[in-house]
Amino acid sequence: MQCGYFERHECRSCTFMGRAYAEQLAGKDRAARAGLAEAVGDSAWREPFASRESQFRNKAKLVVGGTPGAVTLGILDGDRRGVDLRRCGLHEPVVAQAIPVLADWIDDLRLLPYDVAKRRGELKHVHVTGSPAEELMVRVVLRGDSQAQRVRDGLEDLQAALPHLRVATVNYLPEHVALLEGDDEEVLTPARTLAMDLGRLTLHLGPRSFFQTNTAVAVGLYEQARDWVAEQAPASLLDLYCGVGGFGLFAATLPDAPTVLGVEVSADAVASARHTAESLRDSGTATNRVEFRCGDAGSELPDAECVVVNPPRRGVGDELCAAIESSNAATLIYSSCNPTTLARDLAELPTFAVTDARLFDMFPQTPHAEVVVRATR
Ligand SMILES: C[S@@+](CC[C@H](N)C(=O)[O-])C[C@H]1O[C@@H](n2cnc3c(N)ncnc32)[C@H](O)[C@@H]1O
Repeated sequence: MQCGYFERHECRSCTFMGRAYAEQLAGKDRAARAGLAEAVGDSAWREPFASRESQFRNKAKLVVGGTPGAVTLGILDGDRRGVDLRRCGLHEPVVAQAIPVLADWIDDLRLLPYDVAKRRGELKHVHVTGSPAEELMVRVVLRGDSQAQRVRDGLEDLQAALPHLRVATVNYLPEHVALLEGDDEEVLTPARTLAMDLGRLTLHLGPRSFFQTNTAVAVGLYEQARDWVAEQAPASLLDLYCGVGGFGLFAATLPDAPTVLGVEVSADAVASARHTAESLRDSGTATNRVEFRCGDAGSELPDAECVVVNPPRRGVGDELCAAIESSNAATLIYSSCNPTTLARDLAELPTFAVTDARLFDMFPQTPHAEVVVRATR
C-alpha cells in the first residue's frame, strides 16, 4: 500500500507503510514468536490471521483543526496545527466517504475548531464508526455547550447528506487534556446503538464502548476463541475486560454453551453487552445464563471453568494473575494487543501451559497486532 500523506511526511503513524503486506505479516508473526518464546513453544503457533491491508478500520477518530469554514479532519502536527487526513486509506469505504461530508457540514455550521495551543475554540474531535451494514455512528466532541445547539440544529442536514447515519451524538470534553472523549454524551438520534452484524450475532455498540478497530479480524478472533471454548466444553466462562461482550457472547451461541459472566469497567459497554444478550435470548440464539457486570476485573474473581481475558495494553497484572493461578479455572484464553505484557503475565501463571497461539493482524501497516493464546493446566 502507498500513502501520499506518509510520503509527504504529513502523517507517519503507519510505520510499515510501503512494505509488502505478506512481509509485514510474516515479520509480526516472527516478532510475536520471539517475544513469547519463554511461554509459547513452536508447536503451539497457528497460521497468522491476515487482514485486508487497506480499508479495514471501522472507525476514524479525527482531530479537528483549521478555521471556521475551512476545517481539517485528521491529526495535529508538531506545532499543534491541524493536518487534514480525509483521504486516509485505512478506513472502511463507508467511513472514508463520510469524512469529507462531515467536513463540509462542519464548515457550513461554522463550528469553531479547538485550538490546542491557545486553549480556545469548541470543536475538538469527530469520531465516525461504520458497521458491516454500512450504517454510521457520528460523535461530535465539543468543549462545552456554546455551539451544541448548532450541531442539534444541523442534524437534519447531516442525515440528508449521510442517509445511513444511525446514531449521532455530542460528547463533551471540557478539560484541556489529551483525551479523545469526555464522560458526558448527548444522543441526538432516536437510535442509541449501532448494530454490528458479525455473522453469527449482532453486537449493539453504544457511543462510549470500546470495539475492536478491524471488524473482519475481530470476527476471526471471536470465532477462534469460540472454537477453543467448544473444544474445552466448560460449564462456565468468565469474560474479563469484556467490552461490549464479543468473546462471551460468541461463546454463548455454542450448542453446549457455558454460562457466561462478563466484567467490564465501562458502564456504557456493559449496557451494550446486556442489550446484545437480551436480543440473543429473545431470538433463542443464546439460551443459557449470560450476565454482564460493571466493575474492576481485578477486584474479585468469580469462579469459572474457563477464563477469557482481553485487557488493555498494560496487561492483567500480578494480582489478577495470582487470583487466576489460585482459582479452579481449567482453561485460560488470553487475547492481548501487547506481547510484552502478555509474556510478563504468562510468566506469572506457571500452572498454565500454552497449547495454542495465533496472531491476528488487527492493525496492518503498523508493528502492532493482537495475539491470542489458549492455556490449560
Ligand atoms: C482491549 S479492550 C477489550 C474489549 C472486548 N474484550 C472486546 O473484544 O471488544 C479492553 C477493555 O477493558 C476495559 N477495562 C479497562 N480496565 C478495566 C478494569 N480494570 N476492569 C474491567 N475492565 C477494564 C476497557 O474499558 C475495554 O473495554
